[in-house]
Amino acid sequence: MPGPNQAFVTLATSDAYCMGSLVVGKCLRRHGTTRKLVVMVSPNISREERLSLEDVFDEVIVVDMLDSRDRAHLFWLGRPDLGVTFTKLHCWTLTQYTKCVFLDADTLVLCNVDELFEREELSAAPDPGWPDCFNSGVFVFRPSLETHSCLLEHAKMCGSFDGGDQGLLNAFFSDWAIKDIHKHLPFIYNLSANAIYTYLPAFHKYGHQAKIVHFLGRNKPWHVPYQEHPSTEVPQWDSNGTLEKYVNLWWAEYYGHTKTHLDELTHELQDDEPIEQLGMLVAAPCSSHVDTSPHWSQPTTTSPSASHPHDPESVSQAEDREEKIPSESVKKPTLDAPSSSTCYQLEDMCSNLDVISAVEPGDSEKSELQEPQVEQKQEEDVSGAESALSEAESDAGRADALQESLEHRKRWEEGHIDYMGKDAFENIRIKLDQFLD
Ligand SMILES: O=c1ccn([C@@H]2O[C@H](COP(=O)(O)OP(=O)(O)O[C@H]3O[C@H](CO)[C@@H](O)[C@H](O)[C@H]3O)[C@@H](O)[C@H]2O)c(=O)[nH]1
Ligand SMILES: [Mn+2]
Repeated sequence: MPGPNQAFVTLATSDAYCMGSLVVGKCLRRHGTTRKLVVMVSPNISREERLSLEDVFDEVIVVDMLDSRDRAHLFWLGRPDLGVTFTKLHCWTLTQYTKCVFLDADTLVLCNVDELFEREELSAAPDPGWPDCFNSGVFVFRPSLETHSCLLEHAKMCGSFDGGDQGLLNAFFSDWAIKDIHKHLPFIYNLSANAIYTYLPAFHKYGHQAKIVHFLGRNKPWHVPYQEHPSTEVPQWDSNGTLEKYVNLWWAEYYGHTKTHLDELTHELQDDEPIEQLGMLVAAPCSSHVDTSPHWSQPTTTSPSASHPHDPESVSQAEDREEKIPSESVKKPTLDAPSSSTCYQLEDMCSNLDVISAVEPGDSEKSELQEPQVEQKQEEDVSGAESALSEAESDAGRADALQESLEHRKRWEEGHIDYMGKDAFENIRIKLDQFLD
């Protein structure tokens, strides 16, 4: 029985991140892990947070705070606060365990993931921003004082290319990308929440298999107030309100809702059938504004957990348990996303599809030969086609046209070709002429 020598480990250096660690511990317990639970904390966390952690974790270990103080690299990461993630390196000192799985405090475990202990050091999932790097929010490692001092030495000599632990660990375990595929954890063990809108079709296909969700980035679930009644208006990229459901599950775990309720919320996320029909992805008209804000817009300032937890104001709020999360008083989160950029991608796709479907459908060999030529021309003219389309149609009409385009493409692919109507040679010739002009 390997359990007692193995542990899940997480970290919190502030009261706000303690909220996250607490949820990590609670979900691991709820899903029946047989491994020990360890949380490393820095000396500054409040007594109250510490006591709540002690209720859930087998060990609450106080460690020194390590900060890269590498403002320059952290600037490129856009997260000046993440120098303290060097504290994570102390997990290698936990030599009372032979093997551990580290989980960031901003992860949400959706089922039992004890099988991770079958992996070897250093196993991790690709980072969504640079997949030849691993994301250091979830990784399997073997505690060792020797590795720990080599890591510190490496940090001293070379620093970290992102100013945080992830840059350092990737430089240290530098053969991860190519050496051993078994050390590549499937993405479902570290599904970054932003994958929902950066690769929406893949999310629709595989998202329901997620085992660990990672709220990577500036916005954390504890910034988004809990909603007893999930909103009916969700941004288009968050189709089905999935991200909102993850956030609500996070809060339900935090509050320690009943097991039945938590199981229901979890199953709702895992049992969602993949959405196969492309048409459903563009069911709603695109929003017309260009959103340059982060993934989630800042929650309303009336919320006690509204600001960033590293803001002094917010940390003191998190420290003040009296003030924290009176759920009735909080306003709805505005999960306002870069929906417009997703829309533009879909729009591009739609207008391209329309062009591709305009190739003469005679025999299949012929269309296969012709498609690359049309695609090439289409690449050259795509911006012109887009503007022609947007000039010609009103916003509402354009949404209909996009929908119709997708349906047309689908019919085409299924072999239902309208030789006498839209796909008649004459119409195709007109389309081609438009592009050749
Ligand atoms: O003030 C802080 C900041 C971070 N942490 C801990 O460090 C982890 C990493 O920070 P996080 O805000 O979760 O970073 P990410 O947004 O996930 O950013 C990425 O970049 C970080 C810096 O390289 C890595 O630590 C992450 O694993 C990686 O996902 C947290 O989960 C906590 O466990 C704290 O305890 N206090
Ligand atoms: Mn994280």
